[in-house]
Amino acid sequence: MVNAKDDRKFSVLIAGGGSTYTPGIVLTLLNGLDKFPLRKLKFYDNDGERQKKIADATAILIKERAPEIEFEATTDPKEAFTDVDFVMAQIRVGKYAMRSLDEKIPLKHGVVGQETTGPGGIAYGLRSIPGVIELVDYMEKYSPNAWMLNYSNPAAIVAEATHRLRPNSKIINICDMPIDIMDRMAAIVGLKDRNDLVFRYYGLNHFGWWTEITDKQGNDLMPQLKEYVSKNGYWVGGDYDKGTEASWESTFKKAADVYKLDPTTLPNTYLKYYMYPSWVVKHSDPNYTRTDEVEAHRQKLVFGECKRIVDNGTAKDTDFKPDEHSTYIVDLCTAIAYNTHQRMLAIIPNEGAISNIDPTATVEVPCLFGSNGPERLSMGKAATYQKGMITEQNSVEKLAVDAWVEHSYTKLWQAFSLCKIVPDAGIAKDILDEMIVANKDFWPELK
Ligand SMILES: NC(=O)c1ccc[n+]([C@@H]2O[C@H](COP(=O)([O-])OP(=O)(O)OC[C@H]3O[C@@H](n4cnc5c(N)ncnc54)[C@H](O)[C@@H]3O)[C@@H](O)[C@H]2O)c1
Ligand SMILES: O=P(O)(O)OC[C@H]1O[C@H](O[C@H]2[C@H](O)[C@@H](O)[C@@H](O)O[C@@H]2CO)[C@H](O)[C@@H](O)[C@@H]1O
Ligand SMILES: [Mn+2]
Repeated sequence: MVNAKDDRKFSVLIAGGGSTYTPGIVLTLLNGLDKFPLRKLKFYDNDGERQKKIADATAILIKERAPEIEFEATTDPKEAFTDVDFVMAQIRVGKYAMRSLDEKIPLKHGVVGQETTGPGGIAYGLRSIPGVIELVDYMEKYSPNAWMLNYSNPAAIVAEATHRLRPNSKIINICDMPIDIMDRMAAIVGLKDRNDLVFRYYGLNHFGWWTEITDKQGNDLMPQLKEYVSKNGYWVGGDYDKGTEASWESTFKKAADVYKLDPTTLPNTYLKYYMYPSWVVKHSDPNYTRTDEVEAHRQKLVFGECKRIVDNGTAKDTDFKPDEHSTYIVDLCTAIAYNTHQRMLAIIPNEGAISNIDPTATVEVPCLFGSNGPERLSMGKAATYQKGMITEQNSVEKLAVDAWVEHSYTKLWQAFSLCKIVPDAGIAKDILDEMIVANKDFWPELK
């Protein structure tokens, strides 16, 4: 509960209001007004038509559940970013059309095609950098005291770029993959959820490892988790997974094979793309990738439910519900707003958190969150295996940002070629040359 003497109510802007995650965030906000009271909720998007479909349903939801909250959707940056306390950013520059090419172009060359990893993730990163920097600049122009919680991917490259290009900005880059996995870990050991776990974790975004996991009483849960994960990965099954899509089932199960590479830790699911790229390519369809699945599933469900709410004029029977994505971002706002020093993962400059990794690397580690933002916790030294992996991949992410800043073809070719997912500099160049054409409306002209 909010401290009785604190009568503040907050103004929140969702940048990327047309996102498929927006309804989940709205539900979490409306369900959590006792912990995080709102006076205003705004949406901002550069596609007003897409945003309107979600905004019209949200207007009904708010009228029925919290009519005291002022709600507005706009494509005008000044209107959107003025009088805001928190910006929740979740844009997809180039939208699903470009994600589809990020996935399909590499696969044509026998290389992993994926949203945030490999050549697809680097291509997405070069589109996202200007999009997120623009949001930061709007926020600082119109609401200089606001905090930005950024989900926009690829979070690793976006975080590297925002820390480098806007080093003093109040932006926190986050990811919901580790918390989704920790909810699974809690289910595996019979606890309620991730909040019942105490953990140590380090790495890069979509590229990390758990080294310690206990319950609140300090009992070591790693042996039980390792035993389970070695056989089942993070797949829980039963009611827990009744709505989980097939490709996510495959990803959660593949964690068993990733774990075997280092049985002293538990891996992030995304490491499968780096350690088993041939297996991933073999199990991919270059003509029907994850984007096609998302458009046929999540996007269809979300926009279909929004249309149903608007057609019926009520949301009283909606099946929209909060999810990992939304609970995390609202927990973060609450920690900052009320200086709770809650312990949460964030993607931040290393500065010694991992003592034997480049201090300027952008890492993902546990932090204490209060009104001054994240305070990084020391995770000690990376082991040799992790140090090698992290150093290489962080160099890829730095080269991607260098390429955008310097408009450098060579730096981008180096980023593609250095990436563990790409087997050969010649193949890297073939993929890069195709991606330059595909991204002509988004990337700077490379020289
Ligand atoms: N950090 C994480 O762990 C995590 C988890 C899930 C999703 N995401 C990211 O959240 C974002 C949204 O995902 P989604 O599947 O809902 O995407 P989506 O395509 O459904 O929605 C993205 C919205 O952003 C808008 N947009 C694009 N460029 C913009 C710009 N320059 N300015 C303003 N608005 C812009 C689009 O019009 C669209 O409405 C993606 O970047 C996705 O990768 C991150
Ligand atoms: O392929 P998508 O668009 O379904 O998912 C890509 C995203 O996957 C992760 O986010 C998961 C999240 O971990 C899980 O809890 C739940 O909310 O589903 C999300 C998306 O389906 C990853 O962390 C993101 O960075 C990816 O964009
Ligand atoms: Mn993520």
